This record gives sequence, C-alpha cells and structure tokens, in this order.
Amino acid sequence: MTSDRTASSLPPLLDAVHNRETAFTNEERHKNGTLGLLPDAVETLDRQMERVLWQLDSKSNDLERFLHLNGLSQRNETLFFKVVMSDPKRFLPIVYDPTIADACLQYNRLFERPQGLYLSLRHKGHVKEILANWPEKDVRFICVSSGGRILGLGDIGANGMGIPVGKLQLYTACAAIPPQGLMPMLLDIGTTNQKLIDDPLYLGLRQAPPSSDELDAFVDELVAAIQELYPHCCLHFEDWKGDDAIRLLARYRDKILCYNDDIQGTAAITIAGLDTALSIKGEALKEQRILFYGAGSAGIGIANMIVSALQDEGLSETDARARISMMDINGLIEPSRQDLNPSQKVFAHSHAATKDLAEAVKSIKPTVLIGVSTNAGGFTEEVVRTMASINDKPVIFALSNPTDKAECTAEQAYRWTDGRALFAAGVQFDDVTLNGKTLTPGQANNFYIFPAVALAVWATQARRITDEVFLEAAKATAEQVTAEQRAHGLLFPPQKDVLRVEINTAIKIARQIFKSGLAQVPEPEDIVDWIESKLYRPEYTSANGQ
Ligand SMILES: O=C([O-])CC(=O)C(=O)O
Ligand SMILES: [Mg+2]
Repeated sequence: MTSDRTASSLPPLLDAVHNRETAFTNEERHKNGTLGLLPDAVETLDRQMERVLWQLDSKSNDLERFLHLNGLSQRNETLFFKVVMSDPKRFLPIVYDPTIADACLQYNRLFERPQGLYLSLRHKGHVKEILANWPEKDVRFICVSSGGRILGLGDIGANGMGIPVGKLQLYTACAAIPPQGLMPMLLDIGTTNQKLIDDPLYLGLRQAPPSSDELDAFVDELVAAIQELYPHCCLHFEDWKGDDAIRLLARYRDKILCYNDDIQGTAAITIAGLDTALSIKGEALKEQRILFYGAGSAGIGIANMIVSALQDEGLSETDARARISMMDINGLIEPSRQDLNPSQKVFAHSHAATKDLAEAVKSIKPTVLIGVSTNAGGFTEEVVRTMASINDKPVIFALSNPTDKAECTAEQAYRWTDGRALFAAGVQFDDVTLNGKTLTPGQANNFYIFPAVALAVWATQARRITDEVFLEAAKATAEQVTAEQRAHGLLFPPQKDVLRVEINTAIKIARQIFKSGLAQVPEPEDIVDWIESKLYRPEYTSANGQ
C-alpha cells in the first residue's frame, strides 16, 4: 500500500479518497477549482461528522442508515471512516451484520454504483485483463466471495457483493488498515437461487454454478493472475458454499498467501469465547464434551481448530476428535451415515442414529453446545433446559446470523437456564435483565479476528497464514477480557474498544509471524511503535494521502 494516492485524475468532489467537501480551505478551493462549487462555510472534520450523525438520527431504520453511510463511503472516505470509527458499537451492526444482510437480499434493487470487481465466469481465459482494470495497482488484499453462502442467507449469487465490501471496510474500521489496496471481489459463477434468476433486476449471471472442477480451474486462473499482477496480495475467501470453501482452502493454503474467514476466523473467535467461558468455569478445554449443531464450513473449521488447541494441551488427534460430536440437517454424524464428506467423517463416533438434537444432548451430555446451523430456533426450550440440567454453567453459542437465524436468542438462553448460561451469538443481542441481574451476551463474530490478522500479515509481509496465527489471535483476544469483565460473564472484549483490542492482537500475531520465520521484512526493534506508525487515521492529513 505504498502507492501515491495524492495524484488523482478525478475532479476533487468526485474523488472519494481525497474529497474533503466543505473542509476544503479557501486556498485549496482556489487551487483545485472548487470555489463556488461548495457553500461558503469552511468546516472541520468534526463539524462534518456532526451533520452526518444528525442525518443518521433522522433516518427511520438501520437499512436507511446503511444506505446513507454507504453513499458517504463513496463520496468522502475519510468522513465515512471518521463516523464509523467514532462509535464502533453503534456502527458495526449498521455497516455490517445484521443490517448488511437486509442490504444483500435486495442488493440488485438497491444498486447505484459498483463498489468492487465483478469477475464473471464469462471472463474465463481473460481474468488477468479484467483484474488489470482495477484502478489501484498495489492491491494487498482481495476479499472474494462467490455469493454461494452469504451469512445464513444461502446462495444469493451476485447480491453477495455487499459482504466483501463490508468485510474490507472492517479491515480499516477495526484494525486501521489503510483502505487503498483493498479490493472487494465477487466471483460471479451463477447461482442456484431461482428467485433471483427470475428477477428482471438481477445483476448477475443467470445460470447454475459450474462443476467443482470447472470452478477450481477458474479460481486457479484467478490465483495465477493475482500472483502476477499483485505479488504481495493476500486472498481472503469469504462466504463460499461450504464444500467449495473447505476444498479451496485446502487447495491453496500451503501454496499462496490466503485464508478463509468463515473457516479460520469464525473458529478463532469461537475458541476465544471458549477460552473465556472456561476460565469463568475454572475448567480446561480437554475436560469438555462439545456438540456442534451444524457441520458446514464454519462448524468444521471450529472443530478442527479445537482439535489443534487440544493437541496443544497434550491430547492425541484421535482423543481430541473424540471430544467433539457433530449434528447436521441429516442428523447426528455417526458411522452409518453415507452422505459425509471427508472433513465430517473424522468426527463420526459410534452412536445410534438420531435427528433429534434434544435426544443427542441427553445422551452425549455436552458441556458446550455450538450452533452453526442457520436453523432459527434450533436450540429449543427442551434443548437449552437439558443443557442446564447437565451443567452448572452451560456454554451455549448460537452463532448463526443474521439475528433471525440464531439458534436461540440471548433472552431464551438466559431464561431457560435461570441466568446460568455462558452465552454468545454471532450477532449482538441486547442485555437481558433476569431476577434483577443484568446479563450481557457476547458477540462471537469473526470481526474481532480477521482485521487483526490482516494488519499483522500486511505489516510483516507474511508469506503464508497458518492456523497458529489464528490460535494466537484467539488467545490474544481472550486475554484482553479483564477479570472484572469476566466476573460479569463477558466473553469478549467490549466492542467500543475494538480498534485498540485488534491492534494489540495484531502486535502479538506479528511477533509470532516473525518467530515462525514467515515474515518478509526485517523484525523491527520496537514492534509496537512500528505497527502504530503504519495505522490509518481518519483525518484530513497528508499522511493519509490527502
Ligand atoms: O459476517 C459475519 O457476521 C460472520 C460471517 O463471516 C458469516 O456469517 O459468514
Ligand atoms: Mg462470512
């Protein structure tokens, strides 16, 4: 991200990167020809933010606020980040999950201006030419989705573009990574979503997705083009269909700089939550019996990372896997199942076949129940009450999102366990008051992890991203929950501190990358100062290429 952003061929008021709008001084207006194109007042960034906050207050719902902020991001990038970073607890749920889910469902209808690179299967054989059309020449991260599994919404094809755009905004908002050099990408491979195919306003390819072989060949072409055009670029896979996600990560993880946020990022934040929950319970991970409800890319990713963490506690791989059971839409994963993929098969333990989660909970007696099913309400009263009868402090994570896909709500988890649950969800639920006590549910969302990983990877120019990086991120995140916060049942650091937390996490990860020999820059003497000096700040300064 060393390119010179001071030069631009766009008129100043149409160039979101350099635009200061009413903050252009009279002298600047003379120079850049905007005199008279702006009202008389010359304002500070803070004053401009005051206006945006007023405008947001006057909107009637979060989708309108999302659209307003999205428009702002395309008009004045600095002001956009100033607003979002001023109050992450308030704005993350607006620019990102859960509001972004509403936006993605209607993305083709809300569409005004393209915000990322659309790479259509139609462009097969010409991927490099298409990539070269992107105006920024020093691309450091590409967040790419096929739209095949967006959040808990299923396949929404090209409407999925909202996610790479939103995820990359979080690189900056949560870890102060400079926004230039970040490319959102939608790999338009078609969709199985007939409703969208039939919608006259749909913007993507109107055909069924290709075979996995054809898809892999297309992604191979993409990877080759990226390596040629952007040799320092990290490929961030996001929201692919489960099988594609697992297969593509296995295909590239040892060959190129890449990661899959749904597999590795979600796993890391879940491990961080488990770490905090177990410290509250005063127990070790190896003492737990863990049941997953959902066995797609997120479930498998979390399960595998728990296995790695258990191996670190001294267990063999077989013993570690024995502590994990999984259930999916077709029932408990056990050896008689004929439909299992290789990543699921290793978690098939002898047990009678069942499709009933409550029954599985009664017989397996898990201490930890993790929902990654997108089956809203899957954690029924019977399931949660059974968890409460087995455990003094049941650990219940209902990770499916957006809000209306969660396996249970925070209120249900607390009420059905008499306030004893150590609960987290993929989205933020409000505090719950029960018997005069206020309980604060955690948000086990990968936004605590992937921006920090990206900051460390960018700063160190890491060659590869290993699972150890994500385990380090999990550990560093959990460590930042104070004893006092733990005493209140908080499983994650407060969202208002997300930027500080992730910078601290990135520093720990960077140390680990240097130690592992995967860094491609010399280790600085003072790693803290070194990272701090690279951070983006939403100010109108020359440091931000203004
Ligand atoms: O985006 C989120 O909130 C978490 C995530 O990666 C997903 O659900 O795919
Ligand atoms: Mg995702």
